[in-house]
Amino acid sequence: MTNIAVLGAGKMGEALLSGLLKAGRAPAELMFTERFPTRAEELAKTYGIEHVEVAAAVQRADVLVVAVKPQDIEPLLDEIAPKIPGGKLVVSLCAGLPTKLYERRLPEGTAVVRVMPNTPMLVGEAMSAISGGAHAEAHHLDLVEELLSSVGKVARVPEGQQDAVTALSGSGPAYFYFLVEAMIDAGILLGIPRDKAADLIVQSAVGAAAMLREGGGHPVMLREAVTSPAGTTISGLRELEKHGVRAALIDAIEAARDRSVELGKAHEIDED
Ligand SMILES: NC(=O)C1=CN([C@@H]2O[C@H](COP(=O)(O)OP(=O)(O)OC[C@H]3O[C@@H](n4cnc5c(N)ncnc54)[C@H](OP(=O)(O)O)[C@@H]3O)[C@@H](O)[C@H]2O)C=CC1
Ligand SMILES: O=C(O)[C@@H]1CCC=N1
Repeated sequence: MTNIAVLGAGKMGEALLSGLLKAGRAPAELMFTERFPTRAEELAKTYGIEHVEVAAAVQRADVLVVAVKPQDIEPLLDEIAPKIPGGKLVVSLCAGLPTKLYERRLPEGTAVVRVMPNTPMLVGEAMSAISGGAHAEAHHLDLVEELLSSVGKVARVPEGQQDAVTALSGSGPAYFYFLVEAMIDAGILLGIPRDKAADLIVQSAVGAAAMLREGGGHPVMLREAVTSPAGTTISGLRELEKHGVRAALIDAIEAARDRSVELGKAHEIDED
């Protein structure tokens, strides 16, 4: 039995707890900390999982999953650093925060694994990228991979790629939702009722995603198959290119990567 404590049960913390339960993990193996009593009560009631104080979490859990906002990390580290026994595995879901931040603040030799998941974890379709810190051994990475595999797909990446991964798959769902929202608006402009437009677009997104994943096709080939000579699609694609949508997406993802780097820098500590 591996006891897992989620520190900060907001959107991602809840998604992980819910996903692990759906994947068959016993509620007795899971616990969480949370600042607001009403939120804690609601989660404990919904999932049948124990809400614990931080001191109890660091003592009892084998794996501590840090799921607070990067901006909230300092007070959390101040709180856990004096209480955490050696030998725990710390798993950080926080955008931008490097494993060395935890290694500097927690007892010498603490194993840290940095993870960038995404919200489709809620439906068992997360994309999570994992990277081990200086003291993370193969068995730590294997354990984190096993946990996250129950709520989606897992990739191992060098930590130096985590800021880029954060921009691509961590933030990625938001960009797809933005696109879907804009396409539904187009349906409204063309006189299709909102519910109907949403059905048409969401199923098209699901179908396109299934073809990308299961059909094994390259996106360019799949797009070409939709684009008939003198047909409708090419007229639409010309507008997308005219408006620079490709460049806008590349810029958006680069800006998200830069913000992830910035979030990490905000916690840099002087080495001297
Ligand atoms: N949302 C996303 O799509 C993704 C988020 N992430 C990362 O996951 C982390 C969590 O993000 P998200 O779930 O969206 O954020 P949320 O704000 O929804 O969740 C963070 C939770 O932590 C609580 N919290 C803050 N400090 C403490 C503390 N000291 N002790 C206990 N609980 C605390 C917050 O409480 P309160 O509400 O009181 O502040 C809140 O409930 C972030 O670091 C983010 O970078 C990673 C991938 C995707
Ligand atoms: O916007 C954010 O900072 C978080 C990290 C990746 C997705 N959401």
